[in-house]
Order: sequence, then structure tokens, then C-alpha cells
Amino acid sequence: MKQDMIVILDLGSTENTVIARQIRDLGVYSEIHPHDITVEELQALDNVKGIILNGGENRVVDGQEVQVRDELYGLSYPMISIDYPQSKCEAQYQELPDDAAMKTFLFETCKAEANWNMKNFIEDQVELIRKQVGDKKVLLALSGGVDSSVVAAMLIKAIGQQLVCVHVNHGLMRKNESEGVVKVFRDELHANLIYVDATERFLGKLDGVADPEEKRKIIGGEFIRVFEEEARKLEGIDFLGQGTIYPDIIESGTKTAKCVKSHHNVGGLPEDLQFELVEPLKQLFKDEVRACGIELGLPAEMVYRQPFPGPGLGVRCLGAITRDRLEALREADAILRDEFAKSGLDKTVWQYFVAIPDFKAVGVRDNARSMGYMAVIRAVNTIDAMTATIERIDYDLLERIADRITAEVTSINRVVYEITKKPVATIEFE
Ligand SMILES: Nc1ncnc2c1ncn2[C@@H]1O[C@H](COP(=O)(O)OP(=O)(O)OP(=O)(O)O)[C@@H](O)[C@H]1O
Repeated sequence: MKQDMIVILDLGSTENTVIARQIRDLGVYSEIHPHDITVEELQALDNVKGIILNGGENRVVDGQEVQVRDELYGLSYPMISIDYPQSKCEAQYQELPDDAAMKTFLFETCKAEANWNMKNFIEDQVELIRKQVGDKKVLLALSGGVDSSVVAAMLIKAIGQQLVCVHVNHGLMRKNESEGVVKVFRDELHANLIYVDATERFLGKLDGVADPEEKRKIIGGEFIRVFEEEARKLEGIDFLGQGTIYPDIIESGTKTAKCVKSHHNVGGLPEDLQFELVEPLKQLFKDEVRACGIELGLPAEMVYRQPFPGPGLGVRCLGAITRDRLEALREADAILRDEFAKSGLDKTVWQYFVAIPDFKAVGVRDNARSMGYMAVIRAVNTIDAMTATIERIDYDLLERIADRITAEVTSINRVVYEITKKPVATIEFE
């Protein structure tokens, strides 16, 4: 390992990640560990330069106040504590140290080097992956999303043809998305890529299904079955690559924080398909994953892609999916994205998309009464996806989008802009 590390011990703070980010932003790698880490576990970590005991409001767990092991104070690591009244450290802070105080701790007290950067990280991971995998093969489900794409690029760099990527086109991808995955990974990065066009299979299963939960279940379940079938065709695969990132691990719960959501990734594979996991991004925050992707040479539009739900356009083609409405949705969505890119809004708006409800409205086309679909545009901004506000799109742009959609997608005769915040609405419609 090249990077020096600061260990943050979680004694019930809600701000562990804030401190981890602060330290990484100052150029030093940091990780959050449980309060009851043993001396042996601590010493097994590479390049630890200092420790922060980070207390906070969740310090009482099951009626007991959590403490670090006393032996830790006897070690030679420089140590400070924050909001931890029982601390035996010499330097104790009541609140988060500011950057100046943190710099003094990192660079003067701990003598850490500011050597946390993506180049070093990638070199380290490449070495670790090679050590873990040896001459064996790794299977990776590659969605074309940020996380699995960056994992793929990392694994290609580390083990080249020993990586087998499987991309499943479930027919609910955005326009040109699957083509983009093939272009980048097969044509440019020369990955061993299996492309499965399962459109018919997914749309067949979804035929006539209107309930959103049922739709999500069918899409998720079918994805696992397709992936499993491909995995069974391959021989000699011992490892499964996963795009687990740091927030997935933290949100799965620490000893003092409740589980926010269980992290799944490619969960649900049958028990007899046993793989050891390769998770090279599991220490990175999302923006670091993006920086890593850029450093690995992935195109910016892939790395800065807006969030896209796993069930894809399936949950934006509202109610029971029909092929003509799905096609209209795909085209309208592509026009919206194109116009947002042209006006630069793609760089500032968090998420924007089209949804199409399952009814038709009356319109006039070519001097005749006609029935057409209604495209609903949504564009929202959020920090944590728990609440969201509306982007105030300029009227000229809205009108241009409406004109283009109704001209280029003839089955659509109305365009509306949805202006409800979350709450009370959710970001997606289903
Ligand atoms: N169409 C697909 N083809 C192949 N793998 C997929 C596909 N959809 C999802 N996956 C796999 O399932 C994982 C979880 O999917 P999910 O939609 O929750 O995306 P995510 O956690 O945002 O990750 P990503 O950014 O890689 O899409 C993905 O990382 C990928 O490994």
C-alpha cells in the first residue's frame, strides 16, 4: 500500500463520513472502523499514522456507553478525540477540528504524507486484485452505470482477459445505452464482454403487468435468472466483481448506527453459485469513484451519468408497458437529454427524465383529430435524494423541447412539466 492512513473509530458520531471526507480532501487516506477494534486488527492495517476517537450522540448502545479498548492508549499511534468525554487522549476536541487544526494533526503530529490520490489508489488496487485473483477468472455484471463501469475498467487494467463482463439489455435501457457499453468496453478497452439481448424475454414477462412493485420484482428476478444462466455457461470462474462503494458499506450499518439500507448489488444468485467477491471500490465515496473512472480513461459521459433506476425505463413507462409507448418514451427521453446537454443543464441538474402515463389524449395532427400520449418531463435537484426541489427550466427551452418531442415522436401529442417537490411526490413515478 502506498497511502498513509488515519483511522477514525466510531463511538457514536453521525459525522464519521464528514471527518473521513475532510481528511481525504486534505490528501490523506482515512477509514472508519468500529470502536471496539482490537490491537491486532489495528496493527493488521497498512500504514496507520494516527487515530481519531470520534464520539457523538449515538454513544449509548443497548443501554451501555461504548468505549474504545484501553490497550489502544498504550500503542504508539498519535491520537485525538472528538466529543468523547471519557477519552484518555491528551488532545481532546469538543467539536470537529477545523482544517487548520486537522492539518496540524495530520502533518505535524502524525507526520502523514499527503499521498492520497487516484493514481496511487489505482496502482494499489491493481496490485491487490492481482494478488487476490492470481490466474483465475472474474465475472462482472456490467450495467453501464458508474459503479460497475469503473470496476470493469479497474479489473481490465489489473487482469485484462481474465475478466468476463456480462451486460444484459433488458429492453428498458435508454436510447443507445447498451450500444455505448459495447463500444466502450468491447471496441475500445477490448474487454471480454458477453452482450445478452434479453429484450423479448423481459417484455414478455412484463406483458399486461401494471402494478409497480410487481414490475420491479419481475425485472429484478429476471435479471438474476439471465445472469445466472450466463454464469453457468462459463467455466472456471471463482470470483465475482462488484461495484460496492463506501456509502454502501456505511449504510449497511455500523455498531452504533442503525442499518439505513442493506447493500445488495448482484444479490440473489443461487447458493450453489459461490463466488469470492472482488470489490476494488469499496473504500471510495461516489465522487472519488468518478475521479477514479476518469483516471482509468473512461468517457466523462459514462462517469458523470445521472442516476438511472435499475428497472430502467420500465418504471417510467407507467402502468402496463406497451412496446409503442416504451419506444415513444425512449425517443422523448433522448430528446430531453439532448436539449439539456445543449443548454448545459446536464452539468447542473441532478436528475431529469421523461415518463409517459398509460392513457391517450385528444389532439390534432395533419388537420385530423388524433389520439396521442402525453410526455411528462421531470427535472429535480437534491443532495441526498431524501428531499428534492424543482429545476426552474426556462420557458423557451421547455417550448423547444415540447416542439421537438411532438414533431419527432408522432405518437406523442402533449408535453407537460411536472413541478411537485419531494415530498410530497417521489422523484420517480413508480
Ligand atoms: N442491465 C444490466 N446488465 C448487467 N449488470 C447489471 C444490469 N443492471 C444491473 N446490473 C448489476 O447490478 C448492480 C446493481 O444495479 P443497480 O441498478 O442497483 O446499480 P448501481 O448500484 O447504481 O450500480 P451501477 O452504477 O453499476 O449501475 C450493478 O452494479 C451491476 O453489477
